[in-house]
Amino acid sequence: NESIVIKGKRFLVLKMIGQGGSSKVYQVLDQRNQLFAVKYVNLEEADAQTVESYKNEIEHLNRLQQYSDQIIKLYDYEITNSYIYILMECGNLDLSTWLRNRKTVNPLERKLYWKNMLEAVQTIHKHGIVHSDLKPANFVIVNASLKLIDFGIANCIQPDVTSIMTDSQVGTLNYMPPEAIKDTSSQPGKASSKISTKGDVWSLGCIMYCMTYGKTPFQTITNQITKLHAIIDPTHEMEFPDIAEKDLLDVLKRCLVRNPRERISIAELLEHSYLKLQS
Ligand SMILES: Cn1cc(Nc2nc(NC3CCCCC3)c3c(C#N)c[nH]c3n2)cn1
Repeated sequence: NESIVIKGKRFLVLKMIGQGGSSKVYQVLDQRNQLFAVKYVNLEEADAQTVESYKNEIEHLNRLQQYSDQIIKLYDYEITNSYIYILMECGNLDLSTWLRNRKTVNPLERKLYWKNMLEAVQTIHKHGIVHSDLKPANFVIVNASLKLIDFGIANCIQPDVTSIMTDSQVGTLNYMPPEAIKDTSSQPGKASSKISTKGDVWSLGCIMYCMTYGKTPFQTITNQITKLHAIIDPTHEMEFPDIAEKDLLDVLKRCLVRNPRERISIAELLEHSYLKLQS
């Protein structure tokens, strides 16, 4: 097995967890047999904007460490002209893989994960970051809680081909808010005026919908254009089959409101009766 040296510390590579264009995530062991995740980014083909976006992501990840346990722990990083190594806490599994493998979700587990997701996203919003591309693959399970692994600032990661990803989470439209689709003011890659923290609420609502009904609201529509029209079409009624947890049903209905101004906020979601832990 090969080894990686970061800031003079040697790590043994156990396996590759995932890979994207020019980045890879490995599971590694340090000399004391502690498990870590290392994100490797090859900068040889990267343009200046990409390099800048990765540096920006690392700076934010580093700065937000102290504010929430629901942000993945960053231990060290090494940036050179040809590569970046980011040493982080390793999760047991990402939420996308976990959701696909789990047929039913335990209601208490779902409630705890929801609280973790809200806290993580509230933290980045408090520091002026809107993710705008939240999906299950952005969260990993560490022991019993969920942690956010990226802020949507740098390019994203494609899980390893061996983990057969059917609806590969990269570039999926299933979590996209209507205002991002309707937004005419934005050029590709530019932050648009329409994207607000409420866009992340819609995406979180889609994740919770999936944890409740086993699929995202528009997953059955396979034609991508038809899907986009359904997301923005107010006459396309989303289905909310009846469930025992009426509070959860209310959360889903309030997150999946097409008008971002009428959509519930993260602060209101954290006060919602669904999170009162009596049940
Ligand atoms: C499947 N699986 C995932 C883990 N754990 C894990 N995956 C991480 N990224 C994965 C890369 C591929 C897509 C899914 C996320 C990171 C990480 C970053 N970035 C920082 N810590 C991590 N821990 C164990 N199995």
